[in-house]
Amino acid sequence: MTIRLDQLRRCTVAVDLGAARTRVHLKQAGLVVDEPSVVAVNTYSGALMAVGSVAERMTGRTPAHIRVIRPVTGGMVVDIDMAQRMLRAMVGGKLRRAWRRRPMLRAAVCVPYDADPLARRAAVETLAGVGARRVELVDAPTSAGIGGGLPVQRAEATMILVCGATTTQVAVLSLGAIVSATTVPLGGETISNALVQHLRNEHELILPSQAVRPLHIALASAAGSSTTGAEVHGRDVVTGLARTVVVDPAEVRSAIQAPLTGLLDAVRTVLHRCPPDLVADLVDSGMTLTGGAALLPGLDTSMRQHTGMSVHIAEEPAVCAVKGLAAMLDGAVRPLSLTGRR
Ligand SMILES: Nc1ncnc2c1ncn2[C@@H]1O[C@H](COP(=O)(O)OP(=O)(O)OP(=O)(O)O)[C@@H](O)[C@H]1O
Repeated sequence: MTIRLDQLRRCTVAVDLGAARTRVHLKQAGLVVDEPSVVAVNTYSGALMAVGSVAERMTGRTPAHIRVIRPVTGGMVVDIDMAQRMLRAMVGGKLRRAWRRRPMLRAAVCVPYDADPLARRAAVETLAGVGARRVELVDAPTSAGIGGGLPVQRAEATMILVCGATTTQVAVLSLGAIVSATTVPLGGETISNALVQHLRNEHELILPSQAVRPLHIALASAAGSSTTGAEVHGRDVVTGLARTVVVDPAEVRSAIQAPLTGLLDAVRTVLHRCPPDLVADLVDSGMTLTGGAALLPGLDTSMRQHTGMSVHIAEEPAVCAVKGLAAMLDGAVRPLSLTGRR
């Protein structure tokens, strides 16, 4: 994917349409939307009932006539109509004002680096549906790298992990482009699902979808030396009654071993495909975690222990991708100059 900085500078809106959250940055206004990518609709009338955090709170609590929909998954818009309605409801008034100022509204959207033509088309159509006359696509590792303040333009390796809700992209960049990369269908949601499944299998406890937070905190204990257990409340599989279970941090760690191994395999695959000169650069610079799941307690420590590389978490990792797009819109990213000094 070639980034056209001159075209990006002419864009007014930057959008990161994620499986978990949607983020919109407007030129001169900043980040105007950072909401869950969720829509609630009335199945009888088809009317939109709620979007964002209000719709997310309805998950698992709806009567038969209300359906909660996630129009984006795996970095791809799977329901264009719902995604358009969600975006319109989230940015409606703000976007209309921007559109009035610039009738030729141009938007920049980040997509997975390996997005197929269908996924790209879906992203373009979604933005076209909310008024964009032209849409520029930027790959997520590059925009997250720029947003995380990494020197992706230099003639040296930068390793970045974009840890989303349903996918993780691992990439090594040099001279402003991806040299080696892979995507795995693992993310924050996968890890939460592994924990929910473990509780069900080993403790016969059904955990509410939003109750995995104490287990996340236990992961931090497992990475350190603390042995404090995590207390979780759920419903007994057999009796259906409410029950509390204390889970040992080591047990939590072992429950997420499979997704964690998948992430480590992805890092190894990318390093294997990378030219030796770039791998040598990474000895000093290590890797940087971006995306919301980078905040999973203990993920950085675990990566460090298993790869032997230094691991950093970017500042505000969840918004790195949209911040990177915003930097390109604002002209803060200079075109690559091979004669430029470091
Ligand atoms: N403090 C936190 N601790 C643990 N996990 C977190 C934290 N904050 C966010 N997450 C996880 O990060 C994920 C969301 O990250 P992000 O917003 O980058 O995803 P996305 O871009 O919407 O997803 P994708 O890239 O898969 O489309 C969720 O799975 C969420 O559980």
